[in-house]
Amino acid sequence: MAEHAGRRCCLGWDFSTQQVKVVAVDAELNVFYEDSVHFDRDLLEFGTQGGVHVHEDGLTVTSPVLMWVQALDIILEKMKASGFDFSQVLALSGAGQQHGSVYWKAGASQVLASLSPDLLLHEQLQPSRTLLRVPPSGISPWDVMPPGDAGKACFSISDCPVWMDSSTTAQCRQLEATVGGAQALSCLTGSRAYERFTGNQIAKLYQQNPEAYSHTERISLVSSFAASLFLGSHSPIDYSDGSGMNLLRIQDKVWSQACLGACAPHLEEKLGLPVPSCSVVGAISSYFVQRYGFPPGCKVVAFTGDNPASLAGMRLEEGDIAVSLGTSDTLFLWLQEPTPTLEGHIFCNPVDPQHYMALLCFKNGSLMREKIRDELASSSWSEFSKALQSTEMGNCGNLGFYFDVMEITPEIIGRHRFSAENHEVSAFPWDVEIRALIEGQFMAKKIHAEGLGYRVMPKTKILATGGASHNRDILQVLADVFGTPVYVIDTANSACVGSAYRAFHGLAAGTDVPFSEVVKLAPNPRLAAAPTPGASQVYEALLQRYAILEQRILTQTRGPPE
Ligand SMILES: Nc1ncnc2c1ncn2[C@@H]1O[C@H](COP(=O)(O)OP(=O)(O)O)[C@@H](O)[C@H]1O
Ligand SMILES: O=C(CO)[C@@H](O)[C@H](O)COP(=O)(O)O
Repeated sequence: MAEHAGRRCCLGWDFSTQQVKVVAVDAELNVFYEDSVHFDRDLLEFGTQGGVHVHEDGLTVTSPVLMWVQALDIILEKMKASGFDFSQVLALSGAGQQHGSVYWKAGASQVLASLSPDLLLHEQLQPSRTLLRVPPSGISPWDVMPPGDAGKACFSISDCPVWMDSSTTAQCRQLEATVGGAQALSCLTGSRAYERFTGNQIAKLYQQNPEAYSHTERISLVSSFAASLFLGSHSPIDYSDGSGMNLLRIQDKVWSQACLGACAPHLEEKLGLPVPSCSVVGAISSYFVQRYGFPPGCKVVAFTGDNPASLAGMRLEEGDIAVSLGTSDTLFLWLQEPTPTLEGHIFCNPVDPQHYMALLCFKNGSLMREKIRDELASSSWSEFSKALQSTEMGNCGNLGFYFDVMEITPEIIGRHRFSAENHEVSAFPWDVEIRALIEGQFMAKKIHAEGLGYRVMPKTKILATGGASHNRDILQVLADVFGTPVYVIDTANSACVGSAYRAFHGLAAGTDVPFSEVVKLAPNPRLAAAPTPGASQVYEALLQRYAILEQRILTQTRGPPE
């Protein structure tokens, strides 16, 4: 019998950009099972790169909805094959990459409610498409779907817009104009209009493909879509992930009628009512009971965004700062009161309904680091690390900006390098380039966090997570630039762990137990890097120069500020 048999537990899922991951956490809050399915490697037939398809316009970015369903099938079958005892699962919750949206076609709810345990999920949700596993080269599997079979599908569109999409500028301007400008929208929904935010994506779909929109019975976020699979019915959107849509009034937590009206007709009925993030949204569907042996009473706690789930997983406290180094880099903080501005986002807090979280998102995160690693460090993280070890803090004054795709914070594209004398140069030696990339990424985070009002205090700690938090040399630069110790938790999958913690919280929430009480026995974060003596002096001057140069590039690319 496998060692993970017979332990009462909660499951935490994460449907992130590049993979689906799961952890099992026992009643003592120990993680005893972890698994993942990587889209590019394990689901080759979908032909994604970094989990997505970038379209010809360079702005539209989508992921196939069936890839996510198939990844869930694979991971559940792997768990079953390993002897995982599903009968011990008390509750589950999960996370999804934020902002992405799934369009359920009319009739989908009947299919979800009557799934046969003899078949895999993907075979039932889009039956016609599974006939072709490996398409002939150059042909998308969707292009060869027999037209008559389209009616059996559960989804109005097979390729879902995801957070990397930046094709909705027109819809953003339209939404801001409707509610009285960018700041007014931010005060209402926590953010000015952002291209990836779901309301703007829905508006684009409605304008460009009204037929698909009208055939849609329900619109889910990636998080509530994944919850729906487990529930066997449409799951509501939770307040925290719902804050990433430019549609939810973050103070009173209801949809803004003005924003809904600006995006598309009949939208409220397609979204359903949003719910508090710690809600139990139902019991697991009979499909999972019969096929995998989950207990019929296993509770499904509302799924949320991957960053909110990470906040829960790292047990972030007020004053701490979280830095997630996943596909995207994000930085987030716990907030008592919302302070919406024109940069960054305010989301409803996923573990305390009275509070909020602030978030900054940087699109050029791990994929940019991977590109420079492949160009200059023989595709090896250990070679990449050698460059960080062999160069000095402050990089002898050399500074760089590396944005191969249009950055979100701030809106800059391209690679820009500056010598110590502020002269733009076309190249750096390989090791200087690598340090310039990492120092630049973390200086941007500090400068923009300070723009949100964040200040490093003597007891501030940074909690790091995401794939790149495995790299101690990267974390050392983070500690040095911020002048703050960096801590990690045992797994870099904090969104999964946070989801399992939230499932335990959901089980206890009937008794109004605070989240902090439920997770008080969880292992404490470990120190991963402490600032090098003298780091603050080195970076003080460099941070000022970085901010001035960033402004210079912005002015060159979009003209002087109004
Ligand atoms: N040792 C390492 N050093 C730097 N980056 C790493 C290392 N190991 C993994 N990564 C990065 O982690 C990224 C994946 O992070 P992850 O948090 O799992 O992403 P997501 O949750 O968005 O799918 C990869 O794209 C890879 O670049
Ligand atoms: O757009 C955002 C946050 O606003 C991204 O952080 C997505 O939530 C994707 O997350 P990862 O897959 O990179 O963790």
